[in-house]
Amino acid sequence: MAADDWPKAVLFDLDGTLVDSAPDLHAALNETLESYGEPPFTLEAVTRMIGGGVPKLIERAYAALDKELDPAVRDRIVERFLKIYEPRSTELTTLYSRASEVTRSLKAEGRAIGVVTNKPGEATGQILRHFGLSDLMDVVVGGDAGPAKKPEPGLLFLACETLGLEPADVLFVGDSENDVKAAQAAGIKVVVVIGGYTTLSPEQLGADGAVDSLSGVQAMFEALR
Ligand SMILES: O=C(O)COP(=O)(O)O
Ligand SMILES: [Mg+2]
Repeated sequence: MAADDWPKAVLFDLDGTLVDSAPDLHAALNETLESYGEPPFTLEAVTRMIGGGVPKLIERAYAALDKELDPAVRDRIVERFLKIYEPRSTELTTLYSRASEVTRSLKAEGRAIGVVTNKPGEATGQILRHFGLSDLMDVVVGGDAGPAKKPEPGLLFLACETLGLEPADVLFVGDSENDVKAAQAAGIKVVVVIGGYTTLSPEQLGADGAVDSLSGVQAMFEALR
């Protein structure tokens, strides 16, 4: 592979990386909690609960309320949350600056692009369609695709398989510890966009690189090759 062919594909995390979905997740979580007679959380608090997928979001919310959930109850709450969230997953959600330009520019360079998120596939598809990114994607893997969610590497492996690429051909761009751990377990280089939904610093995250915004991703390629 010619040096500037790398990476052959750039995969992106969704929440906290391509889109700021926290306001819709916050609204849907509070509506869900209210229906069970529980108090609401601030946007700030919910933002820190995002990134592990919906079951984790529900678990973290109840843990913050000092309540233990058995898995069957959690699953019922997850179902109710999704009924509330899915029809309104694009009401308050915004695309991060340059997300459209950067993904289009990577495609124009002949690279494959994709999304690998812990968010369920249905809402992921709605959000990507809403922002006109759906047709651009060579692969979209949601948290309910089958393999265990990030920080496990399975969703990333599935994306690589779908693209017919080796992990070493790919770069992952994410915002959180789960993204870094999943990529490292998959043997995929990973860059974090600072300012996503983690409280950890880039050093604590231990990624191969960190950028202030998505527009810095392409400038990292040479250093990472
Ligand atoms: O927590 C979620 O639902 C999704 O988070 P991710 O897009 O950052 O993987
Ligand atoms: Mg994320």
